[in-house]
Amino acid sequence: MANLKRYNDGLFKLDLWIRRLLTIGESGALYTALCDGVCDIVGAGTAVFTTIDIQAGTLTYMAASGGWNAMVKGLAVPMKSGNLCASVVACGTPLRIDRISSRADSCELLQVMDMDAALLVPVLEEGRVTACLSAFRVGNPFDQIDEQLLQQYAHTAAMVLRTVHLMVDLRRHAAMLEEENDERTRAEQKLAETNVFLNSVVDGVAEPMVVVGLDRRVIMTNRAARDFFQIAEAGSDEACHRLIHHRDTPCVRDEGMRCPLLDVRTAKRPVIATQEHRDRSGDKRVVEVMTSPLLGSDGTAIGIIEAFRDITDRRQAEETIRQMAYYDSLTGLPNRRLFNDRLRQSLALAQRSKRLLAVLFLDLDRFKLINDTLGHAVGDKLLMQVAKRLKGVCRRDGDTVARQGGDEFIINLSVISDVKDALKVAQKIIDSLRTPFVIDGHELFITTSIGISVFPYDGRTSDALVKNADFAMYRAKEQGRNNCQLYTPEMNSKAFERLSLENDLRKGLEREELVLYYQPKVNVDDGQISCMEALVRWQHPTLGLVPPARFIPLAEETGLIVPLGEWVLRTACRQNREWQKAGYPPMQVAVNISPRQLQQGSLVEVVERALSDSGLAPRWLVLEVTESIMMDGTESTLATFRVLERMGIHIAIDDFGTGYSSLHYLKKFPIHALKIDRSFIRDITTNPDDEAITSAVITMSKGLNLKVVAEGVETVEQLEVLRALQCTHMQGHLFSRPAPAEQFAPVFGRAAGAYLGFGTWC
Ligand SMILES: Nc1nc2c(ncn2[C@@H]2O[C@H](COP(=O)(O)O[C@H]3[C@@H](O)[C@H](n4cnc5c(=O)[nH]c(N)nc54)O[C@@H]3COP(=O)(O)O)[C@@H](O)[C@H]2O)c(=O)[nH]1
Repeated sequence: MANLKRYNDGLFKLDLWIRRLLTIGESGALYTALCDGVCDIVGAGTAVFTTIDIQAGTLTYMAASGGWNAMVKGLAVPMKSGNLCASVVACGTPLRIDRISSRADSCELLQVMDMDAALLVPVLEEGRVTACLSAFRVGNPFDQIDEQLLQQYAHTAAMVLRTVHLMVDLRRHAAMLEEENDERTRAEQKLAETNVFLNSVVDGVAEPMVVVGLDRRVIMTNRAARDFFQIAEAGSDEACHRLIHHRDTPCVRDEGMRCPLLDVRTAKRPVIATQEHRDRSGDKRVVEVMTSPLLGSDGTAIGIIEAFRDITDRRQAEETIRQMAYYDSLTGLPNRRLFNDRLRQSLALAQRSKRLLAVLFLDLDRFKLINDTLGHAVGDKLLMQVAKRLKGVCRRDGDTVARQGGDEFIINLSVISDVKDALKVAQKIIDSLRTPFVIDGHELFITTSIGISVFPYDGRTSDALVKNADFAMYRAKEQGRNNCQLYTPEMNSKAFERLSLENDLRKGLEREELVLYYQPKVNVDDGQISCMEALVRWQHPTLGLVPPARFIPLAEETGLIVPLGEWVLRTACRQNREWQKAGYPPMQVAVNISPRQLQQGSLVEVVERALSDSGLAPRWLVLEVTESIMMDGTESTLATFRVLERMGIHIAIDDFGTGYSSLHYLKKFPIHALKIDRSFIRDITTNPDDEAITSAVITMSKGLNLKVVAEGVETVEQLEVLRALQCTHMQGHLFSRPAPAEQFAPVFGRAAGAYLGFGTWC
C-alpha cells in the first residue's frame, strides 16, 4: 500500500513538473527544472541531465539540480566505455546502482559528489537514446518504483523537450523570418525610393527617353516620351513598333525608319539615327535618336536605351541657311554659287565622258526701264515669271537654270551632242518670252540677249565658260538685242573687255559693289588730321578690288561717273558726320569731282542733298577738282564754284603743276587749297628742279592765301625737305595708305588730336 501511495504521489508530482516544464520556453531553464523535477519525484539528492552525441562520442552535461548546476553545466566529456551514461546508451535501459563507490566506472564527478546510489534512465527520441537523466542520493538505493517514475518522467519529459525545442526552433525561425521580412521590407522601401528618384530624374530629362527590351517590348518611358509619343503608362510592355512608330510590324533595316535595336545589336555601341514622327497635333517632326545598349549585370545586352532629340527646327534652320546660301530668294532658282558648283560637276562628267556642255548667259533687254517706270515690285514679279518660263524650257535632268543677279540668268546645259543643240535651246528661250507677261494689270513685253559658250571649245573651266558666255551676250546686245550669239575668240579682245567692264560697272553701281577708302591729310605742325580724302574702290565679284585708275576713266567716258560721283559724295559726307557724331576731332572730308559731274549742271543740288541728308556742315566738305576743269571751264563752271563757295564748301586744285598752273585761274576761281602733284614730291630730295618748283608753288600759295598740300609723301626725307620749305600739310603713304573707314576709328581715338609717329595710322 505504501508503495502504491508513493507511486501515486510520484505520478502526481510528475504531472505537476511536466506542467511546469511546459511553461518554460527557454532550454537552459528547462534543463535545470527538469533536474529539479527528478529530485522531487524520486527524492534524489541531486540530478543531472546529459545529452549524448553518438557521432562525436561525447557527453555534455546540460544541467544539474541545486548547486551542482553551475559546476557541470556545459561540461563535455568523451563517452568512454564503462562510463555510466555510456552504459545506459549502450543498453538503452535504466541503470540502477546501489553503491556507486563499488563501481569501477563511476566518473570523477560522481566521486566528487560523494553519492551512494544512482538511477540513470535513457531519454529516447524516435527510439534512439539522445540523453540521460541521472538521479543520485546518499543512503537508500533507488528501487523499482523510483525507476518506473523516473522512466515515466524521462519519457514524458522527452516529449516536453521535443515540444519546447520545436517551439524554440519555431520562435527562432519566426524571428529569422521576421528579420528577413524586415530586411525585405527595408530593401523594397529602398528600391521604391530609388525608383522614385530615378523616375523623377528620368522624367526631369526634357528629351524623350525610351527603354526597349531585346524582345522589342517597351520597358520604360520618361514623361517627355509619353507626352511626345502619346503613351499612357511609363512601362506599357507594348512592342516598340506599335507604341513609338504606330505600326503593326517591326521596323526593318531597308526601310526609311531603321530599327535602332538591330543597329545597336550589330554595332554593339551607341548608334545615332534620324527618324520622322508625328507630334500631338499631327505635324511631322524630324527626330535624332541616340541609341545605346542596355547591359545586364553580367555585361550582356538586355535591351536598348533610346534618347530622342527633336531636330526639326535645326533642320529647318539648316535648310533655310542652305536656301539662303545656294538659292536666289526672289525666284527660288539656284544662285551663282550653286550654279558654279553644279557647273564644275557637269564639267568633270563631260570631261570623263568626252561630251559637250553649254553655258547660256542671259540678260533681259531694257529691264531697267520696266523697273524704273513701273517700280521694283513689278520688276521683281517679272523676274519671277521669267524664271518660271526658263525652267519650263530647260527641263532636262542635269540642266541648271540659275539667277546670276539683277536681270541676268545663267543656264548650264550639262549634256549636248552638238553646238546646234545649245542654239536651239537659246531660240526656245527667246520664243518662250514672246508671249507678253501680265503683271498687276500691266501687259509687259520683254526680250533677252543670250551668249553661249561650249565646252571644250570655248573654255575648259567654269570661270572661262561663264566669262566667255558673258562676252557673247554683249555681242548679242550689240547685234540689236533679242538674239543669241555663240562665243568666238575675237570677242575676248580689249573692246569686249571694255564693254563688259562698262556693263559690270553699271551693275556694280546697282549692286552696291563700290566701296570708299580714305586717306588722311596731316598737319605736320600739330600732328592733327586735317582732312580725309575719299577714294573710291570697286569690289568686283570676280576681279576682286579694282583700283579707280581702271574704271574712273571708263566711268567718265560713259557718263557713269555722274551716279558714281553722287554716291561717293553722299557716302563721304555721311561717313564724316558719323565720325563727328562718334566724338572724333572734327576734320574735313575731300571728294574728287570729275569734269563730267560739273558739266552735268546739277552738282550744286547733288552736294546740297548730300549735305542735308547726312547733316554735315558745308565747311567740313572739300571738293577736289583738276586744273583742267578750270582750263576747260565755262562761266557756268565758275558760277557753280561761286555758289559752292558761298555755301561754305572748300575747293582744292588736285594734281597742281601737271597742267597750265595758271595764276590767272587761281585768282579767278574761288579756290581754298592747292595739292602739289606727287610727281614733284617723288624726287624732291634729289632733283633741285622739283624742289624749286615745289618751293615756288608753296610761296605763291601763301601769297594767294591758299592752303598748300603736298601729295605722295612717302619718306621722312621728303617730309623734312617739305617742312624746310614751310609746307605744313601733307598726304602720302608715309602717314597712311588709303584704307576703309573703320580702320581709322582706333587711330582717331588714340591720336585724339596729337599725331605722334609716321606710318602708324592703320
Ligand atoms: N572722280 C573721282 N576720281 C577718283 C575717285 N577716287 C579716286 N579717284 C581718282 O582715281 C585716281 C587714282 O586714285 P587712287 O588709286 O586711289 O590713288 C590715290 C592714292 O592712293 C594715291 N596716293 C596717295 N598717297 C600716295 C603715295 O604716297 N604714293 C603713291 N604712289 N600714291 C599715293 O594717289 C591717289 C590720290 O590722288 P589724288 O586724287 O590726286 O589726291 C586718282 O586720280 C584719284 O583722284 C572718285 O571718287 N572720284
